[in-house]
Amino acid sequence: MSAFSPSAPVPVTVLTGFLGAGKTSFLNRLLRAPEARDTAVIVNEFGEVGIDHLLVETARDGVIELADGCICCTVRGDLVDTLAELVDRVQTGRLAPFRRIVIETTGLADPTPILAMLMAHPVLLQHFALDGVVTLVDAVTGRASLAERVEARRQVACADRLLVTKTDLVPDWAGLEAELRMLNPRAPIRDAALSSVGEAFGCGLIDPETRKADLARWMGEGEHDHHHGDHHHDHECGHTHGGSCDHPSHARPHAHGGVASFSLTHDAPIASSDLEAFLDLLFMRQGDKLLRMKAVVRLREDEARPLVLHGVRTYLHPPVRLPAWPDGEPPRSRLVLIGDGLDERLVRDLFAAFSGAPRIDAPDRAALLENPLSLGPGSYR
Ligand SMILES: Nc1nc2c(ncn2[C@@H]2O[C@H](COP(=O)(O)OP(=O)(O)OP(=O)(O)O)[C@@H](O)[C@H]2O)c(=O)[nH]1
Repeated sequence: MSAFSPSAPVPVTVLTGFLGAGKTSFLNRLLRAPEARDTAVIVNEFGEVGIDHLLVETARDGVIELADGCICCTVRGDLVDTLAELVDRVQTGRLAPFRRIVIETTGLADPTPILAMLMAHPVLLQHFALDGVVTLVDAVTGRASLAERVEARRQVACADRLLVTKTDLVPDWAGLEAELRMLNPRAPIRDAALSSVGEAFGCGLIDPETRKADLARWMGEGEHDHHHGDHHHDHECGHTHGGSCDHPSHARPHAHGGVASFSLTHDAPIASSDLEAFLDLLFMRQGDKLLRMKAVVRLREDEARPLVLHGVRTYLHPPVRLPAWPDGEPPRSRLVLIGDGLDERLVRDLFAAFSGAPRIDAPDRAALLENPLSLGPGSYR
């Protein structure tokens, strides 16, 4: 890595925002612009089985996926390696030289340890310069996330630019704007739909000296010392996560704080009416715990064109059809659910009942349609 010496450090933007805020959509839109041509992208996903690679429109050169895990804790080491790899790819001619880097974090990431690393790592400092933190906030579910999740508040607090997404769904977002202003009086707040590459990436959003002082304050702040779950481990940055943080010594299920993810898969096609009934019951029974759902579904009515579902809390975005199954991907339904305190067994049984493979001792589809509460604590344990 030390042999790579561009004349000026390459600006690095950290793109963050709570689960489902619209980070990938925003990035995809901006990357289509001609002025984004020389942008390298590093993405990090939280979820047991990554399905984002199925959902991104086209694989691009210069997009590097970090291993599943929390970018703000154990995957930080991977981030250093990945930045080094980018340099190596340029040096060996496998990647065209790039003018800026965007790091898309998971929706649960606390950006401050990433910033601290980018501003203090002796080798990285030779090649890269932190350009700023761009935080997306969802106009539909953002206020609920801010009220409930410390991760969402921290993402807003350390932003250099706040971009509000989904304003087409919520044209009056004055209430959200006021809340954002309270959490972060300094960052400009804009409508994400109106933002261009030049306003978001590589445009010198921060003053490094002010940022150093801010960072020291954020890293020491009480909200950062959150404790969740049954076990805790301390990170260099002084914060604590519970559960298993995808650290090699912490086996799955993957958890970040009290948040955990799991996935469901099913090979046979699923009738759309069954999918609908499953989702209705999922939202009814577990909606208060659900933070995010992503799914690619093999529908009985049109098996060749996978149905893509995005749920953010209990808001289900309009489903989208892909023209075909991506190359090399078996036509198999895959759902990833992320939630805080989700009853995994109940969700699995619900899904099994509606995908035609109920457990022998669990209520089937007909029983559930007759009595949606027939599945749950006490009914099958
Ligand atoms: N109507 C509308 N939908 C949006 C907008 N931005 C994103 N979405 C939808 O919101 C859902 C989630 O968007 P993503 O881009 O996957 O969100 P994300 O932040 O990358 O999600 P995670 O990586 O899971 O945290 C998708 O269904 C998008 O189509 C927007 O501005 N308007």
